[in-house]
Amino acid sequence: MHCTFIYSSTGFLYKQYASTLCKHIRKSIYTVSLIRQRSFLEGIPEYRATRFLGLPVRVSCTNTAHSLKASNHTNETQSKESNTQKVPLKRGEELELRIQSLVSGGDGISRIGRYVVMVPHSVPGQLVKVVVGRVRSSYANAKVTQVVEHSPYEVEPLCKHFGQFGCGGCKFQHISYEKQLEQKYQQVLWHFESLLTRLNHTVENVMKPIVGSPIIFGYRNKMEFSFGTRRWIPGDHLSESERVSLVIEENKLRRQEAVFETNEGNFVLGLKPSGHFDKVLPIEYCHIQETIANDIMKLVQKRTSEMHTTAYDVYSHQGFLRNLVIRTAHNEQNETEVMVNFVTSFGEDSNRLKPLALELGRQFPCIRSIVQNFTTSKGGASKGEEEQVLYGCNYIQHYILGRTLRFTANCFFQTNPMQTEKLYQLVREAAHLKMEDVLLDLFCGIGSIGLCLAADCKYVYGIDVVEEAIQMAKVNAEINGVGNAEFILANLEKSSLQDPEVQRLFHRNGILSPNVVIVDPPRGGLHPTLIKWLRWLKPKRIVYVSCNPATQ
Ligand SMILES: C[S@@+](CC[C@H](N)C(=O)[O-])C[C@H]1O[C@@H](n2cnc3c(N)ncnc32)[C@H](O)[C@@H]1O
Repeated sequence: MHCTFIYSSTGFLYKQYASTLCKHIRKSIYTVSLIRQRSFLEGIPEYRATRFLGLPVRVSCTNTAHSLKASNHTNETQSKESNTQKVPLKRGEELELRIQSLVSGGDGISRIGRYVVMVPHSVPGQLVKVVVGRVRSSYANAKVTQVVEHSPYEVEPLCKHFGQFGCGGCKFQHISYEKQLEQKYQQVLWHFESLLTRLNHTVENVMKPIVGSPIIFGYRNKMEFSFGTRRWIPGDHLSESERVSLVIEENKLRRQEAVFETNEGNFVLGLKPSGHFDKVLPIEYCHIQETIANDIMKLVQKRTSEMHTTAYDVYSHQGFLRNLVIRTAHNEQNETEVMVNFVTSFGEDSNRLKPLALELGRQFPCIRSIVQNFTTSKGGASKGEEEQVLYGCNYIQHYILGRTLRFTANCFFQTNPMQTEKLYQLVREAAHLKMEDVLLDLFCGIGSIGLCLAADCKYVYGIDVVEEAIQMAKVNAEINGVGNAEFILANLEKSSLQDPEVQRLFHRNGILSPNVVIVDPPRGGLHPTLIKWLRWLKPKRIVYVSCNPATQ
């Protein structure tokens, strides 16, 4: 039996279909075409499942981004075609390639016919010598060994931690910002082009120019650092004798370029290198966050390493300190407000971090909140099950478009505040509200968009799944004197229509049904139930804010 199976590895979106499917067809081995996995969402397909939901799965995943683009082919035909496509290279082979463009994850890509070669840390326009790594039926990974011809879009990265074997946080620092913007525009265009053509629209009339950020460093208001027991050191930062004393990683591709220490009791605070959830690169200065956040990070690095405490080990699940999250905001008086969040395991004395919190508070007067979030999670989530305030209060406030927005540690807030202001202004323009309109702000977080637009319409409903965010949205309505907004806790992934609270609101006498909808979902996009519900609701306008054009 062959089943075509649509799945997004970013998570939940299609998992429930997969699960239903698997229940029906238990006890057999199936060939599964994964036509829509995470990397495909980023432009290129990838697959890795050999077992899914406990079932043995024989995977045949061969659709390239290109083959999916050919709209006159069915998925099945594409699958057969790409199954027979000849792989034009071998692992270990050396090639010369011209880098053509970027995928959203940041890798450069080059094509051999329809076959895609993904080359991390390359720049469009470069001619590079590469050695081929992992080979799949539709694409391969390769590593640059030499740049034969430079590209005019190359720039010197500002950060010493940036690099193929360095920090996994930034992907584009070696490419000019103009080129980055052009590539991001192209990625969105790529996803919409065939749809626009089918609907007889000219791309130029529909796609507006991309809106760049006025600053590309020091813009980010939230950084999440990790404590760890395995220190990652890019190999080019080491002397030969240091190399010898360290354990060399097994992966052949990385053998020469990076090493890591696994000494007992090792204690590191920094960021994870790309593809290594278990290792931590100590960070001296992170250029994308504000200077104040770097100063705080440095002091925490110093003090925690002197404290004789332990860092969480992702394998043994032992250890106390897990993450340090630093968030900044700018209030109505344009003063900086900082929140420091220590994510820890339960177990150690709950007063353990108090002296450090006091010292931080004394040394950095702009710190308004220091909290500790306790978690038992074995995953990488930095959200706590319990929270205690170590210093000040549990929130900070950001001022935007005439509103003060208050948020706590586990609430979402957009990470580039300057761009957020522009984004919300664009949303306002697109929503084109009239005073008689009723606005539905789905995935509202702390109520940011709805509250910024509340003065333009009759009423606002906001819905989000995070209880803390909904509480904050209600507080934000109150502190801004917004009387025409209501915020509801509901899961928009499952049963927005069936939720009694949502039912109650939309069928209450005297309140009009929402006729303008804003959706701002996470990367997975809108759940099919929600799409169905929106079709039933028939609003006159939907404004879709997306962080992932593929799911949009
Ligand atoms: C990209 S944020 C947008 C937040 C807000 N619109 C803003 O601009 O700050 C996505 C929001 O979706 C919420 N969310 C994620 N999954 C959800 C679900 N299944 N149902 C409802 N809300 C969800 C998150 O809590 C988060 O606040």
